[in-house]
Amino acid sequence: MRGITSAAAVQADGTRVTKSASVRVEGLKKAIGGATLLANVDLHVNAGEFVTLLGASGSGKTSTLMAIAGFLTPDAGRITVGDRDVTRVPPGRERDMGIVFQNYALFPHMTVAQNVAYPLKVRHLPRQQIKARVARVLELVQLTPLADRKPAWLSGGQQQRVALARALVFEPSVLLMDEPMGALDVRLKEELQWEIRRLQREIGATVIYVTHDQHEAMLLSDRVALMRDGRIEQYSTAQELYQRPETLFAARFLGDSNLLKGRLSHTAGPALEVAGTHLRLPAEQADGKEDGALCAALLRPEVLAIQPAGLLEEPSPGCCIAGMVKDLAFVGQSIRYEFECELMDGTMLIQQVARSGHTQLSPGSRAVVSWDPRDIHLIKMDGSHG
Ligand SMILES: Nc1ncnc2c1ncn2[C@@H]1O[C@H](COP(=O)(O)OP(=O)(O)OP(=O)(O)O)[C@@H](O)[C@H]1O
Repeated sequence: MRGITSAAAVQADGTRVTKSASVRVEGLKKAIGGATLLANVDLHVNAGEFVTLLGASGSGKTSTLMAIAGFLTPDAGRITVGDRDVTRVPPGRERDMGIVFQNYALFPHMTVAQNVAYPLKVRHLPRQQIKARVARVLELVQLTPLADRKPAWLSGGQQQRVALARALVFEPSVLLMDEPMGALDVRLKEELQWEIRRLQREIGATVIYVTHDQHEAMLLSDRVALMRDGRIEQYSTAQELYQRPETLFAARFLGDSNLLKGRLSHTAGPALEVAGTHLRLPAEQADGKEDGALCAALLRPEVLAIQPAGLLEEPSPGCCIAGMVKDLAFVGQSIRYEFECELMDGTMLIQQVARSGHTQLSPGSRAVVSWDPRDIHLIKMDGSHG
């Protein structure tokens, strides 16, 4: 369903649950008083795609979502859904978007079924059609047995599923979700994450989802838009964002990052000169970058191997560093080491290894950290990258 303007997810019985549409955001800007909410946001979401806006608090995720929903009028820019320009369309029916917020906003005096039926009632659908659609959507979110309960008698996760059903029932072309799991405990959150993932794949809805939780973003999304200061820093699959971040900010935002900064040298094969040590680079990483360019080599913890000093059979020049274990911690199934490099002004490398079959090192042990140069990702730094 990807790459097309709109698509319909059809049930086995021939009825449609939702019709997905693409969303295009171009040059979105918004300032209130002296504060810049949106500096310049560009985003294209394909029909049926699950896109997450990920970022720290205040980076502009909610503002972007509210502008798409129509609750925030942009100072500049354009929002298109399918081939409709909706920039100035008021929020609500004409906008044709389902919205799920962190606080479920259910009507406390209505039952689950009545809550879900509400958007259809205000659209004056015939009673029989309302009944059928509510039944189908409740089945989809696995709430049929609780149809007659009031929200006060539901768990947080169940309430959020009601909110989800209510947003889906009128078959919106786009589903917007703002931190819908924010108020749930970890176990419920995990459960609902898998459910939202299953549901979205099943019905083929276009989803734009806001979270500051990187694990949630990675689990759910086809693509992630990493936001920073009212702009999108990088827009790619979660895997690309993790393995090939374009900036130091992106590298640091997702997961643990070991960043070794130095200057590029092509003199004796491509290498990064870091405090007098030449780290070997794969040719394709160095290609197109000039000699002396300031770069950072990103090594994720899981690509590093750590061994007691002297054990490494053939220390490979340019892809290992000697030093000392500063600290270690047990983190469930793995051990996390902090390693102080000998040659690099105290640069600390973090390494995480599976516990089983690993010789345990202790703080103060001399050790060697090594890697395969192909696992290096090189980031070119300029003035704006700290
Ligand atoms: N009504 C407003 N008036 C002035 N500034 C605002 C207003 N709403 C938001 N801001 C500011 O705009 C910036 C972006 O806010 P926004 O809520 O979009 O960020 P966010 O990434 O969703 O953050 P959070 O994760 O905390 O919800 C923040 O610096 C915020 O303080």
